[in-house]
Amino acid sequence: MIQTEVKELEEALEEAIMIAKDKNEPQLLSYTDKINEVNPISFFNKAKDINDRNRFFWTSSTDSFFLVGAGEAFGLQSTSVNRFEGIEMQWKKMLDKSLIFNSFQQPGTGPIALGGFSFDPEKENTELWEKFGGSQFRVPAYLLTVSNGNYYLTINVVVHAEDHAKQLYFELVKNKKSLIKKDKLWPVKSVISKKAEVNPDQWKELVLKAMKEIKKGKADKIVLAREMIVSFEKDVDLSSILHDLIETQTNSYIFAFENSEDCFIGASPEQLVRVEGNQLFSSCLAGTAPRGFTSIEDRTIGEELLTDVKNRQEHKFVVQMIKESVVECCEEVRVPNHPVLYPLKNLQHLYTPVQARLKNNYSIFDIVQRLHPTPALGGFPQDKSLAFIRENEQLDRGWYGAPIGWLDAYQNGEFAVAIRSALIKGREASLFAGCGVVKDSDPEAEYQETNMKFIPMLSVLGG
Ligand SMILES: C=C(O[C@@H]1C=C(C(=O)O)C=C[C@H]1O)C(=O)O
Ligand SMILES: [Mg+2]
Repeated sequence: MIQTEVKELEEALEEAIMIAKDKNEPQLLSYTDKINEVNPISFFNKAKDINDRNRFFWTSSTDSFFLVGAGEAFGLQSTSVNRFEGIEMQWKKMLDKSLIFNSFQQPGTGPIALGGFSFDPEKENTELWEKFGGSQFRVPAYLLTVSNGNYYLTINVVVHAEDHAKQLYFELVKNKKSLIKKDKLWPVKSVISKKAEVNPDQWKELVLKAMKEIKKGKADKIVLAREMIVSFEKDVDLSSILHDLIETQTNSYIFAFENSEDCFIGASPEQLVRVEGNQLFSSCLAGTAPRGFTSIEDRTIGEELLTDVKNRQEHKFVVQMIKESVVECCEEVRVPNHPVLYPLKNLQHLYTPVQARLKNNYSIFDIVQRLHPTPALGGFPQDKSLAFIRENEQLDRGWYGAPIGWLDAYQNGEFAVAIRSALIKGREASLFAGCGVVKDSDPEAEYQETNMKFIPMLSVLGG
């Protein structure tokens, strides 16, 4: 139940304890307050002192919206056949039973679920991704929301019948103070001691094999990814990596999902879906070229990309599939007829935005379920390309290429496609990059394209 009245935290805790006693079961309380300005990276950095290592970071740098989560008040994981439905059911059940004090009701405040999915739950899991399941969301114990220049702190806590309101209050306030206290940040550069591409020649042969499948008419597009493993001289400082990603990777979602010693982190330009009330946004991003060194060269490369037959093919399949999927749950679907350029620091893409009005009774998960994986990360048709990837790709994609994001209690949320990313495990990291193979592909050119896609992560990791 959501309440908009203004109550002091201590009173809210007392009320939650009463309910816990009445119902004889633990009660989730969510309490949101406005706070003074705080640096999101500083908050993220401080969070390592107060909780187990399970932080979350999210920013869509285009509208300086930040979410930073610390700790876990409630965890959601689905083992059902339909993991999207499974998570959504758990989320709704949790919300129904929660006591929520949020007089602001701004998107991204109050109880929110932060998390993501693996690319393909049917592909065998390896040790690499052992800490990340097929679906995992968490309601953070402490959440910083930065939106339209306003700062909010939400505390989510499971209260038990035998808890003492004052004692709990002191503990929560102590943690809150420590989290929002200004932290001196000294960006620490990581130093790479070793760098290895995993079987690049074998990967080029796989591109050739995919092209043969396509020429035989078995599929139109198959996206193939590969891995690079880097080792570091000392442990990587995640706050510094986030800081550098924000500084260097404009037009991108900067995200991190930490599971004890492992952290999945990246700077993805690809929006899967955003829902704000009943407004829906999605994006088709596929087709790639480098940036030019001079503005003239840059413009020439961009113009070539816009008319390049092979890249337009890659792009077309994505637009077609996203449009068809969105139409099922939306009205007033608007999709331009031609892509435009989407410039990034190291490369540029073909981009077509999608806008629509979500029909009643559909949620963000209905869209995620229909879209994932789009032909930008799977291929076209979906079943054929996925089967090829599952059988032939030598890599455990884990959460790479899959939806990562958040949703709140008010029908808002956003998911990015987790590309340009790395899984950092202590002094080692796996980087991932893929590309869309179509009938006119060239294995060497696709290899070079994936090299470009490693650069955003590699450069902030010290490579
Ligand atoms: C698969 C990746 O990117 C995707 C593939 C692209 C392409 O092949 O042109 C472009 C953008 C993304 O849709 C990746 O970055 O790993
Ligand atoms: Mg491509």
